[in-house]
Amino acid sequence: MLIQVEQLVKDYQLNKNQKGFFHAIKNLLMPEYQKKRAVNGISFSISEGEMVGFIGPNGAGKSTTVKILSGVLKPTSGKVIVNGMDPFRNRKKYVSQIGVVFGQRTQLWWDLPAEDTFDLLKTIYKIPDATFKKNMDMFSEMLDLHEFLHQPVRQLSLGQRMRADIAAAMIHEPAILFFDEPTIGLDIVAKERIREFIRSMNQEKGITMLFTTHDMQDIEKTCERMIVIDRGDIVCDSKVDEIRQFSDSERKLTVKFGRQYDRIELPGAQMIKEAGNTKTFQFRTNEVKIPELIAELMSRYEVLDLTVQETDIESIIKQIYEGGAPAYESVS
Ligand SMILES: Nc1ncnc2c1ncn2[C@@H]1O[C@H](COP(=O)(O)OP(=O)(O)OP(=O)(O)O)[C@@H](O)[C@H]1O
Repeated sequence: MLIQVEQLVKDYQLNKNQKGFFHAIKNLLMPEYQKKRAVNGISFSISEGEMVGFIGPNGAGKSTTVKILSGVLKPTSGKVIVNGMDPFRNRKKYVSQIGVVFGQRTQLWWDLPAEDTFDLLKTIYKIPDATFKKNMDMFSEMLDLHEFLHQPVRQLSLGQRMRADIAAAMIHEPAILFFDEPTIGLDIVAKERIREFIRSMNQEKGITMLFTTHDMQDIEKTCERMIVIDRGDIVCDSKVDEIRQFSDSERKLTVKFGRQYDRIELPGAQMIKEAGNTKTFQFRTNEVKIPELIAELMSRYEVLDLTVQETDIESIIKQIYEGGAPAYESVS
């Protein structure tokens, strides 16, 4: 395994600041802290060449995990081994083997042209001239960097800046890439371009990648596997195809009945919502066929109207976030 995480815990210390003059003095002299657990003993492993999406609602612990994996943060407890190294303890040697992109921040020098950062990285990583030129040519072509490399970074659009940031994270040819929301704030065309680039780097160069996102399209279009984290715990670790198959087979049936029924029994379907005489059922097409279900419904009850809806991957993920996790149990 290239990345191995076992029972990883990260607690943050929060200053218990209380209001008022007396408390302000007390806070200065005897600061009190409370513990905030961001990651709650998670374990997973990633093999060489895998591309894994790391998703979860706000505050789930994604960025914290990526920061630990990239050696920025020290874990409170647990074991993290990446490429045979402890990211935090072996930081100096480790950074040359990984690339990190934080969508919300940039590693480029803000007031200088982007090309100056690339020159600086060449020196820092001691990249030979030929390798540097080869990579710059490749990135310029694939990401159209030449359009704006001479402009100060602060003048770049978000999409241009992100393309330069991704190239900067890869200029030293790392074996592993960590992305924290690489498509955040980008328009659909810019997102697609970055996904395409990420995909080809994984497929052609075999770079192992883990990336966080809130955009399910990022995951569907680039990853084979996804890990869902919620409140510091992993709630799903599954192949994207399996989730897709599950969502392909799940349907919702909403029925408006002609009168009030105390009890409705529809074999193969479970009622999930009720509003007066309108009720919503959930069923799976590999367990019960739609025509049979509707025939059964019509023969038993007086029906005024009905609709059948598909469940997309986003809805399945929403169910997982909401703690139901029926998808996870069934999929796994
Ligand atoms: N430096 C910090 N000090 C204290 N608490 C923190 C710190 N950084 C993160 N946290 C807390 O840890 C929890 C996990 O945060 P984290 O940033 O890892 O979540 P996330 O999944 O990346 O969220 P988002 O999708 O909103 O970026 C949150 O409750 C957050 O408030």
